[in-house]
Amino acid sequence: MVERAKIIFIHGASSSGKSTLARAVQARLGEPFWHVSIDHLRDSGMVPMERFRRGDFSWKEYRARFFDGFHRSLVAYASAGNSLLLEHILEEPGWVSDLALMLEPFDVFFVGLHCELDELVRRETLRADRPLGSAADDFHRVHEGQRYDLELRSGQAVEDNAAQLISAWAARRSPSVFEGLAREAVATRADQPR
Ligand SMILES: Nc1ncnc2c1ncn2[C@@H]1O[C@H](COP(=O)(O)OP(=O)(O)OP(=O)(O)O)[C@@H](O)[C@H]1O
Repeated sequence: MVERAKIIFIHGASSSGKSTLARAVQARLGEPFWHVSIDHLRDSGMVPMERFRRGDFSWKEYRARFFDGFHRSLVAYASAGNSLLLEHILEEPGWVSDLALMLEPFDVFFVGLHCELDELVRRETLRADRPLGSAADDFHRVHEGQRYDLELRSGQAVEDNAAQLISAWAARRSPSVFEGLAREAVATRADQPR
């Protein structure tokens, strides 16, 4: 029988330190988790970024199907019994309930990673590999109305946050935030006129 996949989902603004935290957690966990991130797809050359930047193709036309495919790929990995360390930004209001429904069969632990705006801007300016302003755009909406199983502050040392995340995850309880969101999404969709 395939083991029920575990998913640790780290959510926070661009430059909040999701990748850094995911790497630290992955290095400490007592079992293998696949670190899944849009960054890896973009940086590996899967997406022809340069051609989108040049304007050969319009990202607006391809964006929805790209993210829809990414979300479905999470289900594919998890269905095969893989545990995932997912870092992602919920850019559209509907994505959280879509994901809660899609990931309903799995054990999802949802982590909010907070970072002060001036620190986000400082990091974004220093790294110089993200469009300036992405972090500030995210800051103003990324955690709005969001509930989490655990909230962390990126101003703390990465190793401390990783240790805190792993011990909170080990002590996680049902119902998780994602279980609650899936139930709410089912109820909301049942109420909608057909
Ligand atoms: N706790 C921290 N203190 C100081 N700098 C940090 C911390 N965490 C991450 N950084 C730095 O901030 C920058 C962004 O970090 P990281 O790539 O982990 O963020 P991210 O949330 O994954 O960003 P994105 O969503 O844009 O890919 C990097 O240069 C990283 O070294």
